[in-house]
Amino acid sequence: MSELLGVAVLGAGHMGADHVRRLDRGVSGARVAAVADPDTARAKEAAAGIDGVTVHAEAEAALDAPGVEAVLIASPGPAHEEALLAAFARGLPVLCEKPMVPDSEGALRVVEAEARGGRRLAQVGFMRRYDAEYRRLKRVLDDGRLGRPLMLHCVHRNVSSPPGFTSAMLIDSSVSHEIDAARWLLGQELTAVTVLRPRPSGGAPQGLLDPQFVLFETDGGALVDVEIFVNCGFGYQVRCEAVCEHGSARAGEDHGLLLTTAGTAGAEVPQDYLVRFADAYDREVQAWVDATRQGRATGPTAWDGYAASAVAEAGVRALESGLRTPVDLAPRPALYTDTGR
Ligand SMILES: NC(=O)C1=CN([C@@H]2O[C@H](COP(=O)(O)OP(=O)(O)OC[C@H]3O[C@@H](n4cnc5c(N)ncnc54)[C@H](O)[C@@H]3O)[C@@H](O)[C@H]2O)C=CC1
Ligand SMILES: O=C1[C@@H](O)[C@H](O)[C@@H](O)[C@H](O)[C@H]1O
Repeated sequence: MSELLGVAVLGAGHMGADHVRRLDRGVSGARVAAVADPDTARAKEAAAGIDGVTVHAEAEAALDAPGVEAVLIASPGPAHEEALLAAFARGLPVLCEKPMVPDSEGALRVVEAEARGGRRLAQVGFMRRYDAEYRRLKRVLDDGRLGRPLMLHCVHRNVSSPPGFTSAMLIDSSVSHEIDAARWLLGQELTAVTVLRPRPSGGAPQGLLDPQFVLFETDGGALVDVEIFVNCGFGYQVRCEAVCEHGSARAGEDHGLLLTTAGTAGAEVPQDYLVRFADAYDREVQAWVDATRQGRATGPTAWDGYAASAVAEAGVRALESGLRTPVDLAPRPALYTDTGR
């Protein structure tokens, strides 16, 4: 391995360009060796000013470029399976943005391919696990001082959804974060989903079922509810309150700077995830770089990526049918028995 881990970044859109900047200037121990995007103008713009980087239209050409030792996948979800399998075939470690693979069959093929190789190569980009407040919440739940968790109440609001965002994506793109966070915080599997929806907001694009109210049951007898509202118009808000037998703990309470002016006082509300979770993305990518340079893997596994997709898929079926829908999980390969959850 070189002194600086040479990374190929696939996809140079919102997340990809941000990760290129982070690898180049935000974390230590890595350099951007290649950037790929079918929109080569975007790839060139993201790579501008970086020494020794090559730019490609095809993802596989970037994987084979000089100096590439690891891959960060930030292309749209449907492109992830092909990229992950191509990286595994070359023995390259991967950090893959969520959802790992949106459909559970494809996600399972990725799990099986990694398990066949006998060692972990993939980390999935569920960055909430690296957010300071979520980590404190996890520690409080794990040390047992609050007793057994009974319920998680979660709120996930975006100012607006990008073009082409569908009603299913509220669950398989947005709520996928709460699915992973709930599995991780509780150390339990989600076993059934019910989705209710109020009359859509007037602020939502025509035909989009926004907001939605998603209720999960777990194999440990807990309940997890999620308000997902992706066109709320007023701020990026992500909260999670755990209610336990002896107390509650809440993460994400907008306790930033308090501004007082013209007779009113108020807190600033971030407008998007790149601001709210900036520190979490930094810690996530640093953890991946450090582990990869030490020849190991860390963080959310391909199994966690698969489980999130299987739960989300049940959620999308529940949205369509209006019915409580059980989650069907495949047997977990031995490679993932120690999940670190
Ligand atoms: N962790 C988080 O909080 C967030 C994660 N994401 C995830 O990041 C990924 C990318 O999302 P955005 O950057 O918002 O999308 P985007 O649409 O801004 O950018 C995607 C880019 O990938 C390129 N692309 C398309 N097919 C490709 C391929 N086969 N190989 C390489 N590049 C390809 C597109 O031309 C585009 O430039 C998605 O998986 C999304 O779910 C997105 C937002 C936040
Ligand atoms: O991952 C993300 C987006 O893809 C998704 O569309 C948003 O709803 C989330 O807040 C963001 O973190």
